[in-house]
Amino acid sequence: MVRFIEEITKTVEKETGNKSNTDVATAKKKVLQDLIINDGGGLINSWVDSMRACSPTHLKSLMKQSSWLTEHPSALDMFEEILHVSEGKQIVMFLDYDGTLSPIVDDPDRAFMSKKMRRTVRKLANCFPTAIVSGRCREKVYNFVKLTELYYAGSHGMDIKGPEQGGSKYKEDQSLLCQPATEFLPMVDEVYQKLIEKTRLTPGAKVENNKFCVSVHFRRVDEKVL
Ligand SMILES: O=P(O)(O)OC[C@H]1O[C@H](O[C@H]2O[C@H](CO)[C@@H](O)[C@H](O)[C@H]2O)[C@H](O)[C@@H](O)[C@@H]1O
Repeated sequence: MVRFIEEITKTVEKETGNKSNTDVATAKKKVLQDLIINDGGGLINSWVDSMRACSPTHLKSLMKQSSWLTEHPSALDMFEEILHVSEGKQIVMFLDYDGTLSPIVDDPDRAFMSKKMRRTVRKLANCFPTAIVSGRCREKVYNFVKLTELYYAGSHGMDIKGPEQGGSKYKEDQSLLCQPATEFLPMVDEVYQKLIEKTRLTPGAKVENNKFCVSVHFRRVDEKVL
């Protein structure tokens, strides 16, 4: 995927110097098209691996994989159609963090993004307004990514912030901050404390406070306990 995005952005840079808006749009589309073709299989494989690893039983997980892939065909198979309907429209990129921009790892605090991926996302944000949408707390995602020119939607969208002043060419959105669930913060904290207490005796369980939501990690819990 990284290779794909890099190829796309390189192509855009190469093809857009001194050209008209229409040419630039065409070049961007070409980059996206190339992106999809390059490493879609790798992405699907890592996704399938992570599904397998977090399922209570491997057998159940294997059955889910095949039906999921049948029921959710790749959008890349309809790329021409997507290009056609996007004609004259603004393309916006929404990216997940864990398992997409960073590899899935056992310790959520160590899900680091590679420098190469950071460079690629920066280039992508130069072509399209780009947002990272995550279940994590927004500040945590920002600390991993460290790109001021992006939109960040943390806590599954309960905490959205636009690019920092001067970090984006999309000036009208610079002051964006949306936190519609602030009144529930004390309740989320209470739930967090209760979950810590509930999982205290489960070896490997970890509770993560994501500000407007809470995650309970069971990746390192013995399958027999689940
Ligand atoms: O909605 P998402 O952005 O996909 O967030 C889902 C969870 O992502 C993180 O957990 C996942 O990645 C961890 C690091 O690779 C891994 O250890 C864990 O098993 C995965 O579920 C994040 O830590 C959670 O808070 C999010 O809910």
